[in-house]
Amino acid sequence: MAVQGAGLGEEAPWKKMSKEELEIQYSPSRWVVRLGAEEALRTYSQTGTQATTQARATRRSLLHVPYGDGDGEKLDIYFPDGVSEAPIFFVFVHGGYWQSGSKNTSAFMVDPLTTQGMAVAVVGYDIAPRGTLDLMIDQVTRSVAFLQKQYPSNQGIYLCGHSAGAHLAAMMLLTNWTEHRVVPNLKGLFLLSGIYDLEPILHTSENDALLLTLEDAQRNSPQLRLQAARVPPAAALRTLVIVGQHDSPEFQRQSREFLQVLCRAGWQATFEELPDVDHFEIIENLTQKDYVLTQIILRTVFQEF
Ligand SMILES: Nc1ccccc1C(=O)C[C@H](N)C(=O)O
Repeated sequence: MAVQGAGLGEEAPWKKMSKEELEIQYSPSRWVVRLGAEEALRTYSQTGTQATTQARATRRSLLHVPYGDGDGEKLDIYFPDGVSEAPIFFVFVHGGYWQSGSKNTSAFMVDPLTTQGMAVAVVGYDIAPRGTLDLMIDQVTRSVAFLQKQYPSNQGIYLCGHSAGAHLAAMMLLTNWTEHRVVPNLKGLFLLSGIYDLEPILHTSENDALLLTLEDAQRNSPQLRLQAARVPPAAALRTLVIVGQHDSPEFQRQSREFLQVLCRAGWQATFEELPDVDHFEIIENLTQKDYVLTQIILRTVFQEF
C-alpha cells in the first residue's frame, strides 16, 4: 500500500529524502536551537525527574497503581487539594520513541494542573525492546479503561500524549471500548509533537530497537487507519493537534496531515503551532502555569463546565 500525502494524491515527501536526511528529520534533539542535542535530551530528563520528585513530595498521590497484571502496567495518580469522588482527569502518556522514558520522570504538568483542581494520571507502559507497539497501545487502552472503572463518576478524562506518546494516545480514537466493557468519559485529546504515520520510522535507526515491519507500521498508524476505516467520530471528544515551531519539518508535516485526516473523517479537531518551543520545551514548559499550552489546557477543560 502506498502511503500518500493526506488525500492530496501525491507521493509523501519523505519518500524523496535520503536515508541521512530522514535520520535528521526524525531526530528531534537535532532541531533544538537553544542547546546542543545531547544537552537538550539531558535537560528534558532532568526537568521531568525534578518535577516528578516535587510532585511526589507535595501532592497527595497513589503511586504505582496496577491497571493490569504485567510489571510495567502501573500508573501514578496525583490529586488536587480537597476530597473529590468526581475528579477531572488529565492522563499523560510520555514520549521517547517507544523505547525510552518512564512515568517516574514524566510528571511535568502535575503542579500547575492539580493546583487548578485536576487530577493527573501518568501512565507507565512497557517500552521496547520489552514491549511491542501493539502491547503499548493495548496497555494505554487498558489504563484509560481502568481509570473509568475506578472513578465511574469522573467529570471527564482528558488524554495527552507527547511524541511517541501522542501516537499511543491517538490510537485511542480507534479503540472499540465495548471490548473493554466500559466507555471512558473521554472529553479531550491533546496530541503534542506526535508521529501518526509510522512508515518513515522504518528507515531510521529508531527502528533498531522497535523492529517494526511495514505491516506493523501500517496497522499501528492512526493516520492510515482513520483514512481507511469509517470510525464514527465521538461527538463529545475534542482533539487538539499541537506542534512546536522548532519541531522538524517532518514532525510539523505529520501533525498537519493528521489534522486534515481527522477533520475529513468528521472529528472535532484543531491545530496549534506553539511559537518559540522545540520538541522538548513543548512538554518541559508544562511545569509553568503561565505557559501558553498550560493555559490552552485549562481553557479547554474549564470552559466546558
Ligand atoms: N528522549 C526523548 C524523549 C521524548 C521524545 C523524544 C526523545 C528522543 O530521544 C528522540 C531522539 N532519540 C532524539 O535524539 O531526538
